[in-house]
Amino acid sequence: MEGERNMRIFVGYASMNGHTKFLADEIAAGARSVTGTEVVQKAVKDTSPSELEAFDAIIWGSSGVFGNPNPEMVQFFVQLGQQWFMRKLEGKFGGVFGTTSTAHGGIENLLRALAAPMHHHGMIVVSPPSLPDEKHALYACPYGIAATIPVEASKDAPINKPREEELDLARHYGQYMATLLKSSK
Ligand SMILES: Cc1cc2nc3c(=O)[nH]c(=O)nc-3n(C[C@H](O)[C@H](O)[C@H](O)COP(=O)(O)O)c2cc1C
Repeated sequence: MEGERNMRIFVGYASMNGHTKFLADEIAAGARSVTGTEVVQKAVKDTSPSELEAFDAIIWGSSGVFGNPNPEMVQFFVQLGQQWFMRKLEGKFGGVFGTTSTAHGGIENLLRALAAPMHHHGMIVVSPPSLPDEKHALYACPYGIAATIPVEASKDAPINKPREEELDLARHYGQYMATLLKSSK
């Protein structure tokens, strides 16, 4: 419709060696596939807090460091005091993603910790859709988009990627977020 503005989605990540960035790429691709959606994908270390204010949805993610978001992501969170105080992120849609190297190494704790600041900002945290099909059920997580990626065998080995099922779920989540956002406006 004439005069309608695009929905804007921010996908931010903190990634030590690029594992988590694979999920960011897929979520961004899924969101971009929905007409009328503008997506900005950036490392949070290159993002200024006030940039977030221009988006309708914010999806952020990081690797797990001893069960918690990695320090680069935490460093970003502590810069958001002004946005919290001025209620700049209130009512925006939010979502999270994360990676660890082991299936039971704290991924759910990581995702919940990534979502906690969103609740403080008064955001609307969008859960991944429930009831995935049989192929994807083993890799789906109710708290966000997750991938467990084994550590590379050596320093020179090519970087390990998330499984196809994990990438599918990430792409689908991006698409889901964009569709939901569009239908809510
Ligand atoms: C200091 C440190 C702590 C980590 N802690 C955990 C952990 O608690 N559980 C786990 O499964 N993996 C842990 N990992 C592995 C990373 O979470 C995993 O390799 C992740 O995919 C890295 O993603 P990135 O390259 O995007 O940073 C740790 C890695 C480092 C360097």
